[in-house]
Amino acid sequence: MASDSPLYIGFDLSTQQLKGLVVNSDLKVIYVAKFDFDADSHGFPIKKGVLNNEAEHEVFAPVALWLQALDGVLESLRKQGLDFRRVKGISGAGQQHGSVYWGQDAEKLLANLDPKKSLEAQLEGAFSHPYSPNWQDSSTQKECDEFDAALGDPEHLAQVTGSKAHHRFTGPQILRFTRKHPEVYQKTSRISLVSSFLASLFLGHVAPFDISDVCGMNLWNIKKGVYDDRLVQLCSGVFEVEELKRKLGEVPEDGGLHLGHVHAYFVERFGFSPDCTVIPATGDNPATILSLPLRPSDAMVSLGTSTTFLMSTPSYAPDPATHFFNHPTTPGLYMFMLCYKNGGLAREYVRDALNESLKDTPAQPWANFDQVALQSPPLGQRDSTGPMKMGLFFPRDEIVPNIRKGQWRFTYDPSTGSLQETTDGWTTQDEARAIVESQMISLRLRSRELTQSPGNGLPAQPRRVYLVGGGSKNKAIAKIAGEILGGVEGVYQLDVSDNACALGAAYKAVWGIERQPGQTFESLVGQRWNEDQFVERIADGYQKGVFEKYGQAVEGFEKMEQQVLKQEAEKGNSKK
Ligand SMILES: Nc1ncnc2c1ncn2[C@@H]1O[C@H](COP(=O)(O)OP(=O)(O)O)[C@@H](O)[C@H]1O
Ligand SMILES: O=C(CO)[C@@H](O)[C@H](O)COP(=O)(O)O
Repeated sequence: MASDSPLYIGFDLSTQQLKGLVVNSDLKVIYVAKFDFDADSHGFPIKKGVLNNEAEHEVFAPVALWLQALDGVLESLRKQGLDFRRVKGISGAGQQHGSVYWGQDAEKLLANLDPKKSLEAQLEGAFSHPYSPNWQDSSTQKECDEFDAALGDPEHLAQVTGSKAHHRFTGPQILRFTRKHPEVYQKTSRISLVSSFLASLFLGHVAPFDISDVCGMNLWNIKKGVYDDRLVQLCSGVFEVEELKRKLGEVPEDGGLHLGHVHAYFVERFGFSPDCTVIPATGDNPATILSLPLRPSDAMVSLGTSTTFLMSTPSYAPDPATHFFNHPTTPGLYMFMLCYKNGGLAREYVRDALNESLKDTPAQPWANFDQVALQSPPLGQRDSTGPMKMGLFFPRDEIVPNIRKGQWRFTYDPSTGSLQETTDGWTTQDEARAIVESQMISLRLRSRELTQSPGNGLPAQPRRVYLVGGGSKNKAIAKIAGEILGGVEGVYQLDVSDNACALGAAYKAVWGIERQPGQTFESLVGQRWNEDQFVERIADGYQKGVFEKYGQAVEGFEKMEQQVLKQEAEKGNSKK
């Protein structure tokens, strides 16, 4: 490619880091830069990217941290030699649901950015509130009850907005904000999602919400394509509805819309071309499904801080147990999602306990975990008729199912259906395989209605399972995922799988700028996709016998969850 050919940047503002990834028009990755919040930031007492107020179940992140991170990532790209003049388009992905509260001076400060100063040095005064509620927050039970009741019940709320009320969803979070910080709410000029906050920085004015990410608020009527008045009324609390509508702003339908050119700040400070265009940034999960030409029969599992299970589908079949969002680029398609709080960090707890019990922390901290997980038989069964070990491992309150934090261990006998809560026979070593199995069985249980038989008498399962996110480089997890989820063509990893989300955002920018009139994202990416270079088959998917054994385990797992939920409700510990 010519040395002046166009380049595109995708940013990923996730829980634990900001990444910037540069691709060319052929979708090839040219540069990657990363700013790890815990390791690379200074001045913020954060842990794993966030702060906690345990007493109120609040989890939140300092917005100024993200400004510092953006300064850092752009500097890193400059040091790597990126010629910013070649960058024709920018898009991004933000951790979903988080909200940023802009103050009265926001537009003025954004418009007058001084290229001699860092973003952090000049934008701290732009916010009415210094923190953004994080998706791990669970402080909004009262507000969730009100949202679910507003349209009758959780089923109706899910039908209209794609999801029942969830603690982390932005509508319940804003309602709680109006109650906890009424004066600050009044002084708030605009509210952004993390995705639109990112786009706002590049534009130099507050950007609109993205058509997919807006579905993570419990405010947007997906079928009608408008805010639901009853929900916006509820969300505005004691304040004027129109005032909240002004703070939220309009939502353009086109995910490839040209929002405007980058602000002069970026031209002068980094050498961007003045015609570099900002394309709407979306949520990190919607961006992840844009990292490859995903077919409706494929499944993606994102093993990040959260575990998410993603599918692209033409059918809108909302249910209180799952999520539907507008597809980020393609009208008529939807994104199906399951989201677990206890993903990467929960696996890390088991990994650390195992290393401790073995009195061995290897240079590759996952080495023991992987070895033990692979040596352990499926479901800890000593022989094919022995009891199956299964458990729930939730160091944080969980979303799926909605339950307080805790650990529960069981044995299940599939021949009699008998289930026993017991730690007898369980060792720390059993937990490495058991936690991966627990996470994967839960995904299989909840996605089975969406999968179909691939033919030849095979059971319903995905065509391919794509693993992405930080945990996807773990081959032991990939092997167990294939045994449980199936995947008639196998389990695949993207070449840059722990950057899938930034990659999807970069592809969104390519599509936004280079698409022909009416050309869909799938058509553009499909034409330029290089299967041999971009994906690798890393594990077998469907394996006759073991898939069916895990099918029996799914039945036991469902029973186990119901029993734990019932016990917790009886103890008065139920979160809902
Ligand atoms: N080799 C590995 N095996 C298993 N998990 C890993 C491995 N490397 C990283 N991880 C997990 O990846 C997680 C971070 O994933 P990432 O997608 O980068 O995060 P984010 O949620 O911030 O987007 C960490 O919590 C870590 O547990
Ligand atoms: O809450 C959700 C999705 O509903 C999370 O998936 C967040 O979007 C953050 O994800 P990661 O930081 O794990 O990428």
